[in-house]
Amino acid sequence: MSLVSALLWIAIALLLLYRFYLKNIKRPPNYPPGPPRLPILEDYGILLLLNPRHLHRATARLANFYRTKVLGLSLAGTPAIVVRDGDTARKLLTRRELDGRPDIFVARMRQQEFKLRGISFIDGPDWKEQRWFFLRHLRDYGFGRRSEQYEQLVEDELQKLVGLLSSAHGRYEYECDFVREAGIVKCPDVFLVTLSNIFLQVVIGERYDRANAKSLLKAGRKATLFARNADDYGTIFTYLPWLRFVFPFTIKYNKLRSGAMGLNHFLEVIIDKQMQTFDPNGLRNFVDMWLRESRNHVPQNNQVGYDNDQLVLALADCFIPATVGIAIQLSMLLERLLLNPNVLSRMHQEVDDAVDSERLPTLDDRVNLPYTEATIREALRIDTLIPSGIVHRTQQNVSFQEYNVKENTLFLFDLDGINNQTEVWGDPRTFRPDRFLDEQTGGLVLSKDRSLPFSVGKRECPGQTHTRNIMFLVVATLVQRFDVRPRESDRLPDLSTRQTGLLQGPNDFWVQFVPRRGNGSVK
Ligand code: HEM
Repeated sequence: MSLVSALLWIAIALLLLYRFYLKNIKRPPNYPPGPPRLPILEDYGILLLLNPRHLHRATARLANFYRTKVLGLSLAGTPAIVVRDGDTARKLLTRRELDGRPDIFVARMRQQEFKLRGISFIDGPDWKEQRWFFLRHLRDYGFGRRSEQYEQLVEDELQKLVGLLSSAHGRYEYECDFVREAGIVKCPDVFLVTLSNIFLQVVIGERYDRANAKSLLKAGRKATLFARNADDYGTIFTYLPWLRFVFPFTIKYNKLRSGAMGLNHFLEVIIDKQMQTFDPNGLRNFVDMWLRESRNHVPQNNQVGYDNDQLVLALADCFIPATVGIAIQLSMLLERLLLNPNVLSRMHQEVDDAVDSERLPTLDDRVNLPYTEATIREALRIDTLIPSGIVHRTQQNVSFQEYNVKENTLFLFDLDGINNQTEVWGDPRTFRPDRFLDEQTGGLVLSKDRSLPFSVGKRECPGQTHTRNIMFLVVATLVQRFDVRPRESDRLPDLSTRQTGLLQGPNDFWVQFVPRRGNGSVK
């Protein structure tokens, strides 16, 4: 080879190296530290390589490696920043510029024709209007506030749950899937019917009786399928949508679609039933409010508006966390109680002392049950249900700390990392409800709870109060009536087998509820 051609090859190689440096290693000015980018998927590929079961833990490893609480990534061409520090997250989450959501494929996948609908994944004026409408009118029917009438209906559902757990076996065929003899039940399935009924009461003013509740179990399982197969970074289909046609990715894609379409179908059926009996002069429930609005509303160009697709997807945005979300959170709490029987004993004692055993606990008992309340707070902290929250998007250029970030950058808040920061909690991995109690009086000290299970800011979870109320009622009821044990054939729960999809949680597991002092035999 002549000298000239050798030099030419060297020049080409250097150019290619320089191009690789610019594209994969060089970081934009004032961008947070982070890893170089792999071809195609870039840092999403690195996350998959590091920890495919828990992407938030993969980012934690990277952040520790780069010794930073603000990690800069690039996800297949989109800049993304992960915040792992509570104070920084609080400041950023309350900035309007960060209230946007990216247009991600996994959000579109939830709709038959891939339209972007609902509340959680839209932004701008549509999001404000839809979120306001939902919150305002769900509250009218008891959601997230004190309402004697609603609490009575919730109690009724809890009586049914106590009856189911006390029975020797499922009374109806579908119940036999998750109830075995002697109070042995499968989590999270066992909570799905109760929680669906509690939510549907607000939405359609109706509940399903035990004999006819099979469709609730089915809808809850479809929602679980979706929640377990999505992920906090939008799934691989957000970056390479065509992969859905390539085996074996088709399997995951089909599960996601089947979960989403199955849930939508259930919601469409209940909405249809409401439509048939709708009377604009006699509004009965939330769906009626919506139907009236949809008739009065004149749709503008490109506006999300008040059509049927929007109702179905926005309801799905609420139904998934209100049923599967709370069911999984309760299941993780049960696992913690199995591992910490001393906590359960203290709750037993507290409930026995404070609540008359002739009746179920109510929200009025809350002030007298600080340890129970602290245990629920500890469960929400240590087992952060949505470990990375829902991804935010900058709606304009943003500066914070020493960083300058461009419009359309993704922001992920590592809520799990924040809720388990050693500097804040001291012993974050220990399940210790006492951390929220006053050492002298034993009372609950809210200012000690610096966790962020529901995020903060304008995007803060609108279901927070509902969740806290319902979790309190379910947990206090179960504790009053039952002892909780692993099945005789099972070992104690192994928390390392948990998985993170959209939500973090255990695989299905069985647990035994043993009635206490005959308390379990209700109706
Ligand atoms: C254990 C229960 C729950 C937990 C841990 C939880 C947590 C969260 C978190 C972390 C977010 C993301 C906030 C952000 O983007 O910064 C969120 C959003 C949301 N949650 Fe919840 N949630 C729960 C229950 C509920 C319930 C019962 C509802 C029923 C209405 C609900 C409805 C929503 C909606 C609609 C959003 C999107 C809000 C928006 O984008 O404006 N959640 N939730």
